[in-house]
Amino acid sequence: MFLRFGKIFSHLKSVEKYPRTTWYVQSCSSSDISKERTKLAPIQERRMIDRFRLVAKGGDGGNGCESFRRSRHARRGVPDGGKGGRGGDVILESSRAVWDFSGLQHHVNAKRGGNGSSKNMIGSRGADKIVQVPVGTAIHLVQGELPSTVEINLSSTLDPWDIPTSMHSEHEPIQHCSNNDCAGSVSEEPTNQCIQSKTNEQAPKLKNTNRIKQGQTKPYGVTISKYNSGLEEEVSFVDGENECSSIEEFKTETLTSGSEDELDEEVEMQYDVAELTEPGQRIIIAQGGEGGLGSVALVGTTVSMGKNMNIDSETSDDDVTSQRAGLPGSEILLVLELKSIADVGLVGMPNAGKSTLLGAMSRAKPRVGDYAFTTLRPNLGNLTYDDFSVTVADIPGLITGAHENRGLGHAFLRHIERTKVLAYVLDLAAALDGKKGLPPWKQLRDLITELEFYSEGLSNRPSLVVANKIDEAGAEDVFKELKQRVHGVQIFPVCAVLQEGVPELKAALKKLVGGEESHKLKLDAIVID
Ligand SMILES: Nc1nc2c(ncn2[C@@H]2O[C@H](COP(=O)(O)OP(=O)(O)OP(=O)(O)O)[C@@H](O)[C@H]2O)c(=O)[nH]1
Repeated sequence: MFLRFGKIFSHLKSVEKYPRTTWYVQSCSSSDISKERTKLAPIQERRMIDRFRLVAKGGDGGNGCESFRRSRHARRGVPDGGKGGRGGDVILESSRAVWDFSGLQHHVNAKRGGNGSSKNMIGSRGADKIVQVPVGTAIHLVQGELPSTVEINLSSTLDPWDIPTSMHSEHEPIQHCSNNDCAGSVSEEPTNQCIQSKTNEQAPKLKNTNRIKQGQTKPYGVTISKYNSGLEEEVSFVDGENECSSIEEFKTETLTSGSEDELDEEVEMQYDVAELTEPGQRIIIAQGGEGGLGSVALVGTTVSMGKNMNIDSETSDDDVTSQRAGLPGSEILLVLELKSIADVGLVGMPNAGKSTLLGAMSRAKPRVGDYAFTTLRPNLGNLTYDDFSVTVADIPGLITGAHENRGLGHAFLRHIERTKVLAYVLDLAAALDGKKGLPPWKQLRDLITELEFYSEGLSNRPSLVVANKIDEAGAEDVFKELKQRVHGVQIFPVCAVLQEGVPELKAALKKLVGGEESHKLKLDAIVID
């Protein structure tokens, strides 16, 4: 009884002793949480990483086991050493759960296979490493074997209506993961497509892109073997002035050399070797090495100490040791690039009202501000019709010289590549009341020029013009002049803030996306003084 009282008393004392501390801790932790909450910027404010350099290495194969079971009847021993396990693969999987590459690591290695053991036990298979990437990821190959591309569709050559739905061609059936091949951490979902890698020889020939010509050496970059010829020679690594002696040196130089912007120092690479355009698609980018042979498989070869019964004098100990060692996993250096997939791309100068318009047309809640470059990443919204749904992407504002990396640069122009329809959002009031902006027809000319500078033919897709801010004083007259100066496409007067003209615009977008209409905007259809 006395003891119990003593315990309670001492407990009370301890509570009394630290009452303030306890309260302090509580209040401190809650304020910390609120501080942290405020510190966490909304997703739109965070810098989007839509280009990423990745070095992937498949797991090495496990070593085979040298083991002999001796018995009264087999004094020299019967081989019973198992084979080493296969190394794990590095797999890219497209997922809607990730928006950009900010969660990725530059180096990804799959696990090594387990060593074989006696009693003919095969080593365990190394676990695969699955890297989740956003839907719309394009893969460019810098060094290594081509990842498992089966169909190569360069975005620049894509028909705008023909957004690739799968990466496999009719000629090449997809090899789905079998239990043996894709064990480890890979979940066996029936919808997931797992496509095996191909060797250089099997790879289809690549076309040149208009940005980098094949075989062209850039001042900063790496020249790798010509893929078209399938030859592996002529490899040199150039990093600025210095020539790097190995790919490792090049990789460490490039990976440690600061920001993602430096990726713009274009390296010689194979563009768009594969694209992940649907959620759940998988591609093996680095394969695990095969396990080494165990003594069971090595019967007939010389083994050390003359333990084997059949001695073949031609096979040396070194050969056997090398056969027993697991093979290294393949290694690859890639550049991943994100290209949003949307039916409609809203293109316009900063502050034209693209985000406001997206919010007016859909349930999206993009950030709106009366300053340029409020939008730092493409926002997606969904327009729902009775029988139809259209995805709209609000692309960050473009300015003159964007293709030369001015403003937010050309980083976002690539997001336009995969849109079917372009909606040019113009600010009718940009040059009114002494504002320093451009009149809408000049905005239009500059926008088309930027798109074409970035990639020829980028503006050559069904388009319409949104003449925004019609509510502003004097905007009606500007709109009339715009209609006289721009021909060949529909022009919609809209007040995005008040949602005026939005239903008509939505109906027109539906027709363009559905293919009922296909007006295209040409540079020579714009009259400028
Ligand atoms: N008067 C008027 N103002 C508008 C209209 N639409 C947008 N604005 C204003 O224009 C400013 C810019 O709007 P945003 O939607 O952020 O423009 P944005 O094109 O997305 O801008 P960036 O993010 O820089 O590309 C905001 O202050 C909006 O309130 C409109 O129809 N009428």
